[in-house]
Amino acid sequence: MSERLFIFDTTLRDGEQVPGCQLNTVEKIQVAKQLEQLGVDVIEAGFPVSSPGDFNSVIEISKAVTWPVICALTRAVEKDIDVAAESLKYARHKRIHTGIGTSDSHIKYKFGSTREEIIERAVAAVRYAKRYVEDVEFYAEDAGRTDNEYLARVVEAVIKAGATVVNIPDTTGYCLPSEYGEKIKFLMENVNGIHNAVISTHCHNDLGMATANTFSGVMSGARQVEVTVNGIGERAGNTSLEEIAMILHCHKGLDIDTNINTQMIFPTSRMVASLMNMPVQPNKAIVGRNAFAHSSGIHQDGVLKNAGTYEIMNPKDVGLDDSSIVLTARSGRAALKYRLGVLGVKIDDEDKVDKIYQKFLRLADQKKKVTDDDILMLAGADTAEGRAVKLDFLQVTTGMGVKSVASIGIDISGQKFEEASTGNGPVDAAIKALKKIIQKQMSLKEFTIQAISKGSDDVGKVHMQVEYNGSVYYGFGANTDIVTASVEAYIDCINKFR
Ligand SMILES: CC(=O)SCCNC(=O)CCNC(=O)[C@H](O)C(C)(C)COP(=O)(O)OP(=O)(O)OC[C@H]1O[C@@H](n2cnc3c(N)ncnc32)[C@H](O)[C@@H]1OP(=O)(O)O
Ligand SMILES: CC(C)C(=O)C(=O)O
Ligand SMILES: [Mg+2]
Repeated sequence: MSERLFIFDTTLRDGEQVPGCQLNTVEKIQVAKQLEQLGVDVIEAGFPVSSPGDFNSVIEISKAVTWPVICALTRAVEKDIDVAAESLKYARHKRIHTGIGTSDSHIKYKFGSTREEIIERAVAAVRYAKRYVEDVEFYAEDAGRTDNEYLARVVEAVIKAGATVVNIPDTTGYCLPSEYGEKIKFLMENVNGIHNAVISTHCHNDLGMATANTFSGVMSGARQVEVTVNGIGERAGNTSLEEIAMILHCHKGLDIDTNINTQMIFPTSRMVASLMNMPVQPNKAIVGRNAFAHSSGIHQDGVLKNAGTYEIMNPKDVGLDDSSIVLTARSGRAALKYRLGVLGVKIDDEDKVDKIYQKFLRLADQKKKVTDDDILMLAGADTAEGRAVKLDFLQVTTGMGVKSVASIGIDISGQKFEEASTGNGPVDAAIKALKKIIQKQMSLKEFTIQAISKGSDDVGKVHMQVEYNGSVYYGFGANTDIVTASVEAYIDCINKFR
């Protein structure tokens, strides 16, 4: 049977310590409910003594969620513990998380104290918290830089005092993965009664090693990990929840399970990013915009042949619809053909594909990212030759205080037709003139005009949807003259009628 790893989420506590990430109570409840659906085991809801707002949030979160343990953080100070206990009164499952700094630096500079006195304060805090709740977690702040022999004494003492979980934080993100793993191993092997408590990791990312350190701790026997959504947290952040969850999901051979519903990862990430005004970096593992985007030709060709060539996880497993193929100057024909296919343009003739590809490369060298509209325009320009209906000429008179009038010339399979019409604007006049030539029961369903680079000399891009004979046809036109672009889009639809 696989082993269970408990996920302790501290997005609402360590994550919320980030400047600019503060949430109001309503927003915290929204995140807490989402975390419950995601399947976290523990929600660290706040530091209740710190402000009336945080106290109130812990109360409201306790009322709002059912399954996860609600945890409140304190210093090794009686008043903090009293307030934390009060804030947890509505929680179905409650935990007080108390602790004190144990590194020589903290003992000397923060507390002006001694190692022996710190052990006494640690034990007293755990005992005091036990008066209120059964489930007491102890943190040895800056354990990452605490001497292992001394740390083992602290851990043994707090477990004896009743701690159910002991947290070994690498508060400053200093440890190497091997060092942190050895620290946990040392405790597992040298603390009497270690199996009476769960050992927890809490790693910071100051040197970019938070996830590696957490994983190393788990390999050495830690069975709770303290993590945040998107890895947010004090300074460079905490270990990200999604990274640990997906490491264990991908490496099934480790035989360690979590309760995380991985398909909720992406929506949760986006919710937290938006509520906390903290955008996710594009290359962030699992949840970054580019985490499932393939942009170079060799990768794209491989992924299109078999996703497993470059994807170690299924994007659906983290709640994304699919991976994406992004067209850039480094893309090849396979990706271009694929994208055109997705957009409904099927081209089997390889010479034609090659022609579009050469144009695509010229455009891609000028633009960082080639959009769907761009490639539709390139494909449209290329296939215009073979169309039955073509625009020969268009003349429009329009302005303020005059009626718009349009004259149009259409070539239908070599035969020329001309018509004119008035309208309530130049596009209306031109399309009415066109309809006099193409006498079919067709109606415009969707019409959008867009500028590409927003200058007044820009190319206008027109998308249209025209209904004919029970079907809707998609058409596209691009021209510096938006009336011409509109007529071209309409004709594009007509050429697709079946
Ligand atoms: C590593 C972490 O992330 S720990 C959590 C960090 N989060 C926070 O600090 C947010 C909440 N904090 C606060 O709202 C405030 O700092 C409070 C309410 C806790 C304390 O406020 P103040 O009483 O004004 O104290 P202040 O913040 O200036 O200093 C902290 C005091 O707590 C002491 N302290 C710090 N950690 C601990 C601890 N774990 N146990 C006991 N005392 C502690 C410090 O030594 C200092 O005491 P001193 O004033 O006697 O020197
Ligand atoms: C309060 C503790 C757990 C902490 O956040 C840290 O040490 O980083
Ligand atoms: Mg922390």
